[in-house]
Amino acid sequence: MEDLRLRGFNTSSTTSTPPLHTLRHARRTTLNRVFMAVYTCAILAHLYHHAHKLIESTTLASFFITLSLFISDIILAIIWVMQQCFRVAIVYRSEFPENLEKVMKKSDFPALDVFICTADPYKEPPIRLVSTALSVMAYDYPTEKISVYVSDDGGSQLTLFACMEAAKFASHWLPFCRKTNIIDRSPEAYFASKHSWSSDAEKIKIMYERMKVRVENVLELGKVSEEYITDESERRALSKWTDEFTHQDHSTIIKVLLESSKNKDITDHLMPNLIYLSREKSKTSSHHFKAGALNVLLRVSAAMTNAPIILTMDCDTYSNDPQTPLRALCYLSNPQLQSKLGYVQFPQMFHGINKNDTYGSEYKRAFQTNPMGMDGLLGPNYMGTGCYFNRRVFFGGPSTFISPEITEISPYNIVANKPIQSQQILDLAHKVAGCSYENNTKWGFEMGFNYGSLVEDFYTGYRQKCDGWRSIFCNPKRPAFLGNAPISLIDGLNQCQRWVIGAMQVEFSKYSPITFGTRSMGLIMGLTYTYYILLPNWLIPYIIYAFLPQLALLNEVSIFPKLSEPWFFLYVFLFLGAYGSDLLEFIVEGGTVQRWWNDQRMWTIRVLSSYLFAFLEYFLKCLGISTYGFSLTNKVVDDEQSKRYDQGVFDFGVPSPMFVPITVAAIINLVSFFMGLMQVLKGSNSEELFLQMSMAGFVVVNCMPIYEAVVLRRDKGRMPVKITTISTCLVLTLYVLASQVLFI
Ligand SMILES: O=c1ccn([C@@H]2O[C@H](COP(=O)(O)OP(=O)(O)O[C@H]3O[C@H](CO)[C@@H](O)[C@H](O)[C@H]3O)[C@@H](O)[C@H]2O)c(=O)[nH]1
Ligand SMILES: [Mn+2]
Repeated sequence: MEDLRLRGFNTSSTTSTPPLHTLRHARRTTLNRVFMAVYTCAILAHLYHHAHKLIESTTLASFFITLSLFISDIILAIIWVMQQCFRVAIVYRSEFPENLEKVMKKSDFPALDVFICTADPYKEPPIRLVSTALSVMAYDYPTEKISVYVSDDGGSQLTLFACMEAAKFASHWLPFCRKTNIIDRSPEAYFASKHSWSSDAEKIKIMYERMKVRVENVLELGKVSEEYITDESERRALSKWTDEFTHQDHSTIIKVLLESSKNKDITDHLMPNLIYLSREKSKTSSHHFKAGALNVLLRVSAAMTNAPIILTMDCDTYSNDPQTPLRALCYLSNPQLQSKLGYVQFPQMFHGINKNDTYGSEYKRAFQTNPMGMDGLLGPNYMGTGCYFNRRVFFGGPSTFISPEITEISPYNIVANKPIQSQQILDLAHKVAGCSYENNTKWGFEMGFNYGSLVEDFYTGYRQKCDGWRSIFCNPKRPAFLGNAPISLIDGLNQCQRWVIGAMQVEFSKYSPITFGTRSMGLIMGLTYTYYILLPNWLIPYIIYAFLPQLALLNEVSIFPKLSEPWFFLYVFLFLGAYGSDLLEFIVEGGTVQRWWNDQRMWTIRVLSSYLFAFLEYFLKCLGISTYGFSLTNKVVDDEQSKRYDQGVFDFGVPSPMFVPITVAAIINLVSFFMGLMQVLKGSNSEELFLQMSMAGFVVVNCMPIYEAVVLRRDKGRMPVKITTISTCLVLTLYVLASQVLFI
């Protein structure tokens, strides 16, 4: 079905039109496939060996040990197979935004609605939100076609104040960007980078600094005091924050801060629309976190501007390249793709990550390499930010349009040429932003962003693919968007825990990728999504490999093949093959060896902390003992913390139970490694225990920062004594249990 709202594009596909985009398959594809075949044979041989040993086992203990290893290796094998699905069809794309105007008139470019989400002015500094908003308002795109909607789930006047300041500053910033054609359109990024300042730049810098001080002062005060209010309309908007107002209980606030048909910048050019929105909240209705916020944005924007293209962003991810909408348009305007193209996703990338990425915050695989593999199939998953949608994708499959309950917010509705501040439009906007508006509608289930998972982004993109849409991964050389990554260990682990819980919610929903997904998207595509939702299953092999061989070593029991047996080499090949191919891919995609090393270490740490606790929390919730929340990732850090981060020193600081399992593993591996070493030096059992000792040794090398934090460090980020004590007690208990029950 041709999308009416996208009409106006050049739909003739004559060969003479210059290309808007091209595609190339990765050269390593054949090599990957050969390696896959070899590695599969090795896995099968290995599993055969296990099965054989299992049948031959004579005692209950050896049966149990072999069975545990067998199960672990089966799970690892399944994970490996799913990982290969990302490697069979890797593609690279290029866009040619410079050709766009040869294909269509600038005046025919579709309108663009930008959604920016924020939820707490103290965890997400409003000044950063300001920069994010300005970075898109200053896009190289017809300004009057851009509408920026800021959704404030924190319901805070401080955020509204920051947006008011942004609107005023924009009337200087936009002409400045146009005149100087700078690439950094986020003022924060622009003024932070080293530039030789012209007098114009100097002037605007002072203006920016002044605004920053005002926003920060207000934040410190906790309210907008008289001296910061400049006119009656501001006063009226801010007067909504009465004594009864709480962020969990308040009516809808919509404030149009800039209106493109009215407001001009200082050079008399039109401005984009800028709208502040805080949806109605009440303690008695569920708000569905970010997905709920996005659905309100979808409806309010439909009432006001109803642009056919929507960009979603988190408040901390600013646009780093003013050409991104043009790049997205290269795909979204392509008549061959158009009818089935749901969204164009740019990779999530971060600024402020330290040199060796201590906490693996880059998530290179999830945000960069895996999506390239998915792109060769049906397209990347939606990553929550930096994504351009075709509005139609939120209303059923490409050929099964689901009409919203009122036609005024249908993607096909042409907005009457009324000012967005007209009473009629504002009334409609308030109506669709209300708490109870969604009752008895399809919103969140068959329409809009999907509810039911803490990874609403992943889940929504997944459901859209099941409905028959495809997506495209647009990965230009210059990062298109840059966001904040957590820079303290506990923040990173909490974030990962939320993601894993979200994945489990998808796993156990009626749309599980294992069954529903593989059926609707095809096996390989279905398995890529299955890979993510099965992440918690890493727990079994990781726990077994982190403890079982080591406890056996402490009891001088050999559980792996001897040095002289051929099976020994199979083990070595499987280990080196998996790690080696992973390292190679990481390097090919621009990583460094140190970053890879930190990344693989963080994997293990996350499995033993975030995954474990996510798993526990999920089941406690099933039993009705606990409830989930969307714990926001902190975007503010204290100086000491950021100093430690810059030095690449691990930050344990807060006594979180998440640190216990990793500390237990660190201690057991260290002790067993030395015990094993002593055995080998004594010459007894050395052949049998060599592999176990090497395994413990590998973990020990990985755990260096933990030993340092436990023993050597005295700063605030050291391992809390409480955690060390609890962990040591657990190690002793485990040892006693193992030697009394398993290895007697
Ligand atoms: O009730 C809420 C909770 C969060 N948010 C916003 O959601 C965004 C993401 O929150 P953040 O704490 O930064 O989470 P991250 O884990 O860093 O975010 C990743 O994971 C989320 C899903 O868990 C996705 O929504 C994000 O786009 C993706 O970047 C932020 O802009 C928040 O303001 C809301 O608007 N309302
Ligand atoms: Mn974030």
